[in-house]
Amino acid sequence: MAKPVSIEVWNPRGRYRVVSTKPMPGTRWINLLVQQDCRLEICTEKKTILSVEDIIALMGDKCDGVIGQLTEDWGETLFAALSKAGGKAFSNMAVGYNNVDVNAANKYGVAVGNTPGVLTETTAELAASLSLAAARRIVEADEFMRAGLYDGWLPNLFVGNLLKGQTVGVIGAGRIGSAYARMMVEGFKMNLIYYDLYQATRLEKFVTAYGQFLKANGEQPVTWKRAATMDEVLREADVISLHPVLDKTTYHLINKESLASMKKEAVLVNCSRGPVIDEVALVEHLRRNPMFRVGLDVFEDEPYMKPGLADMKNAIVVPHIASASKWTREGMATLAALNVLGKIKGYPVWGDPNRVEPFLNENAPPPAACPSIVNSKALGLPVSKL
Ligand SMILES: NC(=O)c1ccc[n+]([C@@H]2O[C@H](COP(=O)([O-])OP(=O)(O)OC[C@H]3O[C@@H](n4cnc5c(N)ncnc54)[C@H](O)[C@@H]3O)[C@@H](O)[C@H]2O)c1
Ligand SMILES: O=C(O)[C@H](O)CO
Repeated sequence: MAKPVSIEVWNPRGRYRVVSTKPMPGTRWINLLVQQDCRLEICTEKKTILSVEDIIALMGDKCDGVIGQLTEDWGETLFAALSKAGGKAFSNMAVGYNNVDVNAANKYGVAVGNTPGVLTETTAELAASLSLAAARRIVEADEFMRAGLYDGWLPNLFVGNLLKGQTVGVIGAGRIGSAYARMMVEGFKMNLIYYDLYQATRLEKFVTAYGQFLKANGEQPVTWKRAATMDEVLREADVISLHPVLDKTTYHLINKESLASMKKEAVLVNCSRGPVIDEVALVEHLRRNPMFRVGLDVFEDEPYMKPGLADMKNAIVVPHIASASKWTREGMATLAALNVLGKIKGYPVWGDPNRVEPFLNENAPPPAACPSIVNSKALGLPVSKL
């Protein structure tokens, strides 16, 4: 489209012009912007992924801030255009911001927001769901039932993997990786092995305490290990879930060689970003190892899948829905809107972007701060004392 034709406008007389490239769940984010004198324009164009040209047309000559999506290419061109339109802030409605060139934003003095914390448990729950679905072959079995193929119980029908007492491996034990690890350890009494650049002290303490609790109750205690290399996790774990950020160090972290070092019957889950896995190598590995299973929420060339992936019975594929619970998506919209609003109003940056609950309380006004600005240090933004 040359110029978006379909736009919903809220508070036409508002002083600050804020653009959202997509309609987002809930109404709180809209109300918060409108109450603070923003004219909000929401692009309601039917096209799923907006191009750089589409967004430039949306921003127009005067735009104070933009709420955008992880599918958009926020690089030099868009930040130059936003800055020219007088804009001070952009926020992704996502925690991941690998679609954003933060250096370009710094160059134009534009604050870049993201939405951590509110999606941690929801995303970890989907990773846990995919782990279970893959281990117990739930999708294959469902398809079999619907195809009318079930003609009675059989000892060998859809035999999968037991999780209890097995080892769960986590690559990237940050917010989501740690939440996932706790679910698998506590829920299924799995032992933990993890790899991260940093020590996950709270996670280690949790597993230690849970192990002691189990022991005191006469059960086999769970254990944890921080692996010195990612390879150690790949070799030892029965279920491996990927939760790192996507950057140069994690691109194709899982490739032909790393897949070969995993157990033949392992389960691999990816709810981080598609390019963390070399998907062509994965398809080949799935083909050669029918008992190896994957659960994928994200894809290397999203929204596309590499040839052959859709035909693999040992792959479960869902369309990037890991954060898709109502509470989380409404919360993400709120945090993204407050990042943009806070910068427009000159508010300081919230001290701890992992502790965003005060912004999500629907019964109280949010703190006068930007919940999470990833380039706050580079821009020298003040930190809230609240
Ligand atoms: N599928 C989805 O819908 C969905 C939802 C939320 C987040 N995500 C993705 O998950 C990512 C993680 O989110 P988070 O909130 O847990 O972030 P986080 O920053 O808390 O955790 C990321 C962890 O990865 C680690 N890491 C970085 N480089 C690494 C490397 N080379 N090897 C091993 N570990 C490394 C970091 O040290 C950190 O602990 C996001 O960046 C986003 O891309 C996807
Ligand atoms: O990074 C993110 O937040 C996800 O991919 C969407 O929730």
